Amino acid sequence: MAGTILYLENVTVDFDGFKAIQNLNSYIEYGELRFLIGPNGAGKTTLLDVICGKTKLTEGRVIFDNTEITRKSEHEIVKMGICRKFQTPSVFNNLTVFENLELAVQKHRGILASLFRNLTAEQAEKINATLENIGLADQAGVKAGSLSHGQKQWLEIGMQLVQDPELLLLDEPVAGMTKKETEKTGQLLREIAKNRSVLVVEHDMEFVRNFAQKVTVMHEGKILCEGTVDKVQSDPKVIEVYLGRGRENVKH
Ligand SMILES: Nc1ncnc2c1ncn2[C@@H]1O[C@H](COP(=O)(O)OP(=O)(O)OP(=O)(O)O)[C@@H](O)[C@H]1O
Repeated sequence: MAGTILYLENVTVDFDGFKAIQNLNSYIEYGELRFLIGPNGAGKTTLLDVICGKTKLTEGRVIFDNTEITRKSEHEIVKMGICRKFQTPSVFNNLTVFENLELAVQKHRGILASLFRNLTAEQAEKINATLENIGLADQAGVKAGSLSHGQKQWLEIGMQLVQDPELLLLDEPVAGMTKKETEKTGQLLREIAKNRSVLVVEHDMEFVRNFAQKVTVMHEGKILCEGTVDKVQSDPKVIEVYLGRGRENVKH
């Protein structure tokens, strides 16, 4: 499907007089893998909070899949197809990889109700396809607690994928990962973005360089620059506030 899936228009968030985001405009396409970067405090997390309905706008509007979601609740927004994976893994360590996905696919049920209810053929198929995608098919019966940090992150991405999001929001997915895990995560995100849109907040510039199609750079609540990796890397303002003087914020 071609076209714009997410419209962020004139987005402004005011926390008691402090503008964490100011008149921000940005558009994400169907099937796009977008990276959002910027120094600490730039407003990246606040922007994800706005998209998933956790933080309400002071001004502006958000349109997702042709519907305005500015005033919708978090719950309604999830149901419409926006899922978010936070930085810290929140898988159930005492359940197996399969059981974690089983819970996620039946997201509106409680743990016990989910585990004692048979999956539909479609749900089972979705879980098995996801296990292949996230590279954990051989670990399906393993307790999530015994997975490596990287595998836990992939499981958690899988827990979002079985909910069939149109737009997946990820907060620093490769933080703490080995080089090999980081590479595998990049390939996974590329694969996911073949059918969905993905917005990734990231500080790891090598990862951004290797996998970004388009990058949005934020600074002090505004967009500093937006475009290809080459464009943002050579932008003097970006070099000044992020890649240059703000080096302490960037993992190389
Ligand atoms: N609930 C809140 N109330 C008041 N100020 C807030 C609130 N949430 C965030 N802020 C402020 O808004 C600014 C943007 O914060 P935000 O967490 O969005 O930045 P960020 O780009 O995600 O930074 P980091 O890379 O450190 O996570 C910061 O100055 C922060 O202190």
